[in-house]
Amino acid sequence: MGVQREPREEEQAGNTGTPAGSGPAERYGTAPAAASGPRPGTFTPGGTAASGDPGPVGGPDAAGEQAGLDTGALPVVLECRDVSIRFGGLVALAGFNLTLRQGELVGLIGPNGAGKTTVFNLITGIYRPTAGEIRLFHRPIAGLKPHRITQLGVARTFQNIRLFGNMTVLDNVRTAFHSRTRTGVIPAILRTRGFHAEEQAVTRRALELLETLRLAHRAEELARNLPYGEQRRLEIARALATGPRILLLDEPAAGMNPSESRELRDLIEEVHRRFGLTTLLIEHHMDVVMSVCERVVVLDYGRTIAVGTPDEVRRNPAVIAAYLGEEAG
Ligand SMILES: Nc1ncnc2c1ncn2[C@@H]1O[C@H](COP(=O)(O)OP(=O)(O)OP(=O)(O)O)[C@@H](O)[C@H]1O
Repeated sequence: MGVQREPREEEQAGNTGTPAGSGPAERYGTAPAAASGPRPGTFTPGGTAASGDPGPVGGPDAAGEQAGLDTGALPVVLECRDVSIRFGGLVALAGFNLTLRQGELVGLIGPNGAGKTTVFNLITGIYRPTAGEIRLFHRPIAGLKPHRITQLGVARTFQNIRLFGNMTVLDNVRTAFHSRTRTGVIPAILRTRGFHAEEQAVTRRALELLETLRLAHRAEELARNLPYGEQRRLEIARALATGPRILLLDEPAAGMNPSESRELRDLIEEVHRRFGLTTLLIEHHMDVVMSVCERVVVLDYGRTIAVGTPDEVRRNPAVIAAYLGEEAG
């Protein structure tokens, strides 16, 4: 069961009522540094290093350049410039560059421990970079608390599902909406007319979101009683309730069977389009990433080893080697 305990303030990605699991420091505090040697993954290469066609995507240098250089015309919404973070002796992310333009749906992949969730924790202000800069809508986020970053329009889901298990599905979404409603404590206590009108609007919009996420029929059930796949969809509903412009999805298909992950893939595309989002997707299910993302960034041991279209990345020897634990070429 992925339902977690009540939230802790320091790791709420904003005042979203985001239920917290064990905090990043707690989760990773005793985690070993990325293991050396072969690491199994679920990546299925579309070619092999021996095919002699590495595609247009180069090694780390070329990848870093491509990640940073984006000549598209749409406005830039997120930039990571030479971002690094270390934990003691472990460099979890090194010189990470990423430019996301409005409306892009970009995949972030890599073997276990590559640094993917660390990127999300940096963008949402849970971690501070050791070096480099992150800009949201051209504004540096250095020093901003996670709830401010949520208010700027960034929402995320978590690898380990974070829901209020003892609350109904509807209330889980309603609490997330409250991060952007304006009624203060006094009207809530006095139950003013304004408070009631706002509550009704929140309920209506929460139900609409549940409809979109195909969860309306579950509205009155306790979140903890939902099957795993539906809990993941509920997390996305909660993220959308904060009114994001940028959505960070951390392994939304984890634990899903093939038909559930196909359904989720369609849902991600629909939500991305319908809400006019810019989406960054971490996912180990390669069929999901490769079919919905226009561009894929590949990390390994904290370094960007490739950036390109799904086809380019699939054929890239460095990527194949990272997943198979082999030497490139
Ligand atoms: N707070 C922390 N303290 C110590 N080490 C950390 C911390 N956060 C992340 N790490 C380490 O940084 C590395 C990258 O971790 P991260 O969770 O970003 O990997 P990931 O690519 O998301 O992996 P997975 O696919 O397994 O979720 C790992 O070695 C991890 O143990």
